[in-house]
Amino acid sequence: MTKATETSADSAIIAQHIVRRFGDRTVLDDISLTVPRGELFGLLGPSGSGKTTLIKLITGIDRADAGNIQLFGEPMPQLKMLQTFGYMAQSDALYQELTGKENMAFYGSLYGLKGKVLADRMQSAASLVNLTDHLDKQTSAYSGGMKRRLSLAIALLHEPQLLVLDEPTVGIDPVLRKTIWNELRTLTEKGVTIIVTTHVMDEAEKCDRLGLIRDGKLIAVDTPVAIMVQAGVHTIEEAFISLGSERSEHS
Ligand SMILES: Nc1ncnc2c1ncn2[C@@H]1O[C@H](COP(=O)(O)OP(=O)(O)OP(=O)(O)O)[C@@H](O)[C@H]1O
Repeated sequence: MTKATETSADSAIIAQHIVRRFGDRTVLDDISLTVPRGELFGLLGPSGSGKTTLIKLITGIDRADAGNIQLFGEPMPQLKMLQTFGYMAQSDALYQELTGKENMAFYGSLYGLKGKVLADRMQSAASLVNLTDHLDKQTSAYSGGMKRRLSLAIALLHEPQLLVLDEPTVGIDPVLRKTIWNELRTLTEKGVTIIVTTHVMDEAEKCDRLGLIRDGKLIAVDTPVAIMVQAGVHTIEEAFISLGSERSEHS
């Protein structure tokens, strides 16, 4: 890819030579990645490999020690870019003493939503995650999966151009998980870019492209099929093991 293309606002995310260290430990080591608009991009890697750290840098929640990141052509971090993405963190940031509806209304108001627009968005987001009948319950009475679904609904409220989902389907049953993945696909068809971290291999296969991350390095970035072909295997799980061990042998 040429330099001219890499500075284009057609890309949702451009990360160049990102390094993040904590103390003397290099958690992200020279990561470069371009995600075009409307792509469903999956970050796959074992626990502690640096997935959350990378998405925190992409959203400007954290700052890299070296390298640069652009979101929709804008250098990050930047406060005004908060409006462009919805972020569903790994741990749910919900007010336990409020109801589901009150949590949604609170976060919606932070995005400047009010009145009928807010009410309509709350209704459609709640319906998407199958929570409509539980909105008047206090969040402390929700199950883990319900809390995840409420967090997802909140991330969607302001109809962001980019959705960043850190392990969105943990604790969610297979039927609802399928519904959510179908909806993520519908969103990308409308031009929304989605970056999702997952440990679930069959979810990884549903992504347009995957970034395999291991020990802070991107060991492969391609479509799931191309990654399996490259590794000469039939599953993403095998590809991950095979490509990861090739790397260890050569490092
Ligand atoms: N603020 C921090 N201070 C020190 N170390 C950190 C900090 N944040 C992350 N780390 C370390 O960086 C490494 C990568 O963490 P990260 O949360 O990015 O991994 P992950 O791939 O998202 O893991 P998981 O799948 O378990 O969420 C871990 O070893 C973690 O302990």
